[in-house]
Amino acid sequence: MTVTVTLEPAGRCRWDEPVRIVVRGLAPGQPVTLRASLRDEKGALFRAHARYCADAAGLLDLERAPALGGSFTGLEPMGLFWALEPEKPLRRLVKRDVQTPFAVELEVLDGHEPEAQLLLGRAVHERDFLAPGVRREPVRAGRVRGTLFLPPEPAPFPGIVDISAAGGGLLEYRASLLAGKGFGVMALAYYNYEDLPKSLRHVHLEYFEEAVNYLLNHPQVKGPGVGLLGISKGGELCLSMASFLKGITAAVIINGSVVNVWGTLHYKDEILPPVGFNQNRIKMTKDGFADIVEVLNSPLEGADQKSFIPVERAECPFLFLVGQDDHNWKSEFYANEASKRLQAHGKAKPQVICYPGTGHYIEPPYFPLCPASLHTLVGTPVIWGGEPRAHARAQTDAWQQLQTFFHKHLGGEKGTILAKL
Ligand SMILES: CCCCCCCCCCCCCCCCCC(=O)SCCNC(=O)CCNC(=O)[C@H](O)C(C)(C)COP(=O)(O)OP(=O)(O)OC[C@H]1O[C@@H](n2cnc3c(N)ncnc32)[C@H](O)[C@@H]1OP(=O)(O)O
Repeated sequence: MTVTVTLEPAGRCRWDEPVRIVVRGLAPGQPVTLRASLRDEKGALFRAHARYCADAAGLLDLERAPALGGSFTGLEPMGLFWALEPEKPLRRLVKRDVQTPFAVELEVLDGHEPEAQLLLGRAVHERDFLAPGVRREPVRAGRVRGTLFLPPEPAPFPGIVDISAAGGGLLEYRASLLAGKGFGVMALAYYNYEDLPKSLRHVHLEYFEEAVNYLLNHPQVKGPGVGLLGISKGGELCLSMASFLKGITAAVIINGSVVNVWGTLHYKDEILPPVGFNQNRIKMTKDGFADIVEVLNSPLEGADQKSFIPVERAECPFLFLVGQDDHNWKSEFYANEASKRLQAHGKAKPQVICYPGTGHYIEPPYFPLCPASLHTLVGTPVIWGGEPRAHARAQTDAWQQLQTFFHKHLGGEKGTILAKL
């Protein structure tokens, strides 16, 4: 009997949606190894594998069969995706062109031996980043540089500004996936992109104010305010935007800092100096990567208090999503200090969700954990923290939490599929 690999739902699906992998036509109890592989747009190879045994009917259903070893163990229907590892170390899986899918090759190999296995069957599964009908509009309005994703639902829809980590350029994949949930989402570039500033040495919030106003004035975006979604430096910028700017209705901060880091922040006649740091607090791991989690000074002491972002001026609710094993900086400490500052000024207690074993890059579901990669500001590879399985769980939960938060505070049709854990 021929071995077949089928995916349910069949055909192309969104990267953030679960898929059921079923292998049929095996011998009863047959030991097999499943292998997943994909190449990013620069040709970097990412692979995962796991060992299984078919059931008495020669069927292998990853929603029912535990992995016996390999890249992961246990009942993990999506393990072959979130456990992908780069062939070359220090590569993070990112989608640069959201208009094309990632093609994931799934192979079924006979036996559990690590090599020279007979190929029994294979399938190529496409996972894309644009739901049917989602429109992608480059934004070149005034100084604003970004890309707006508009859902297929009838307008108007709530607007969200999505700001990624330091690194420059423009990563659109989170915004494109979120637009599939009924939001108009603008991925916003803010440095080292086209004619934007080349560095973060001086950040002027007026640029972000122009971006918020652009989105608010878009004919298909409904007010009275927009949501903000930011990760890492992007999360820190969202906190500053919510503190200084008008028109912000909700803000989700993923591993952001409540202190101004690296460059000087300017808004009208105010400035926030960058918090100090001490390179001597950089630790080196046994693999030779930098651990910078202790390098920044505390914003609660001395002159560094001037770098604390005045979140008490914000008028919007906050959701903080925190990786408790974040090694870029102390995200849990920052979320707790922001919460204390808000409450000390009579503001609502923000929602803070902390995820154990979770590192810095809390991405949409099923992105594999990146243990270490180049930190453009530090100029050397750093560890980001996290343990793959816990990090994967956190990504799936965080993705639902932020959608629920935005639907609650911004409105919009529930277009989300509740991804199973
Ligand atoms: C010991 C010395 C100490 C000095 C002083 C230290 C002071 C420390 C004080 C500050 C500490 C705290 C700072 C906190 C900063 C704010 C918080 C954050 O945002 S934290 C978040 C910080 N986040 C970051 O720093 C993000 C780092 N940036 C990236 O990961 C990439 O820019 C990208 C993947 C986002 C897009 O890449 P794209 O724009 O297309 O760029 P290109 O294709 O043109 O490649 C250029 C280079 O980028 C890389 N690289 C490229 N692709 C990948 C990849 N898939 N996967 C991995 N890496 C990748 C690769 O190296 C490549 O060079 P090469 O190998 O080609 O020679």
